[in-house]
Amino acid sequence: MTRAPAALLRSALFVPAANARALEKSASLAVDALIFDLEDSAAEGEKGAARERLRGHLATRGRQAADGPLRVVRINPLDTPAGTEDLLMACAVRADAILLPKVEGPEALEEADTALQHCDAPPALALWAMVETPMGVLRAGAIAGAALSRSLGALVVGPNDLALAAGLLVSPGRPELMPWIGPILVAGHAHGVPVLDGVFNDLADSEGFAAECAAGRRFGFCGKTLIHPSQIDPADAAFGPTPDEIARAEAIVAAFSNPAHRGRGVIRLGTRMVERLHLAEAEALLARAALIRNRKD
Ligand SMILES: CC(C)(COP(=O)(O)OP(=O)(O)OC[C@H]1O[C@@H](n2cnc3c(N)ncnc32)[C@H](O)[C@@H]1OP(=O)(O)O)[C@@H](O)C(=O)NCCC(=O)NCCSC(=O)C[C@H](O)C(=O)O
Ligand SMILES: [Mg+2]
Repeated sequence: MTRAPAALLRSALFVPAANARALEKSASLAVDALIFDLEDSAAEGEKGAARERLRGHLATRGRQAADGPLRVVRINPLDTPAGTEDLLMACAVRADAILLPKVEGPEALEEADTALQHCDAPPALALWAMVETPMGVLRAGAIAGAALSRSLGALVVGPNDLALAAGLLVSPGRPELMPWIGPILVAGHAHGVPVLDGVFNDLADSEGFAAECAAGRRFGFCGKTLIHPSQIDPADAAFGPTPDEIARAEAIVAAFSNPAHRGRGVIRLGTRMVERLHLAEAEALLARAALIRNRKD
């Protein structure tokens, strides 16, 4: 099926549904996506109560506006007792997307897709996939290319589960994770599926967080998953175009609009070669900047 045009996904905050206060707080946050978590942040004995709390919360709060935060529910795996109940609840409250944890192949997405068809879920309800196991990384291409009746809205890296499964001792700058992250990025870009970077666990290390966001942007992630409201603004800043990038994009557009350059495939701009592919890139960046500006107004 065709992929939806990329929405803004700079910041995606995990909100533990087991925590009533965090759930309440999430309604006041300006963020691109809220991922309500029923999986790892809900202990075994809390899962039912967390689901019912989230049902009540989402039932009384529809998406505030077309450009309000996407409402995503991370459910438990479908082969666990809680998984199907979670999926039915997310469908009933008209979530925007369901995030499946520990996806190891297209079969898990197909199974969820079929279950959603049986409960008359709207076609607009997207599936998202966490890739966070060695098998998931090995099959990332097949996951990103899964044949579904609905859109695969995002792949999400799970660094904590990857580190656990592969025995990684992750150091600052996370070089140990790079061989695992690379195949997920390639798979997403090959199939036109946005890839969200994994969470950063140290809430006191704001410099480390900013550096990881900046690296994530350079690597081609669309945005980052977050664990705390204080991480939203730095993530939005890192994954939105900077004023310098906007100025450069405007200069490229202006250069190609110059009648002297009409019909030319390649021109010189200052010290650099600029081709029409850079014009397309500049136009896309300016469209993204306008989307962000409109959201603020
Ligand atoms: C990490 C935390 C447990 C820290 O909690 P706490 O110390 O209570 O935070 P603060 O006192 O600083 O909170 C200040 C206020 O902000 C609200 N808050 C905090 N976190 C969130 C949140 N995530 N969403 C919404 N609101 C939040 C507090 O309630 C305070 O509100 P108020 O008192 O009204 O001012 C906590 O931040 C937390 O639980 N974070 C999310 C944890 C989570 O969801 N984990 C699962 C997803 S990550 C994951 O699974 C990784 C992946 O799968 C992988 O494998 O890597
Ligand atoms: Mg995980």
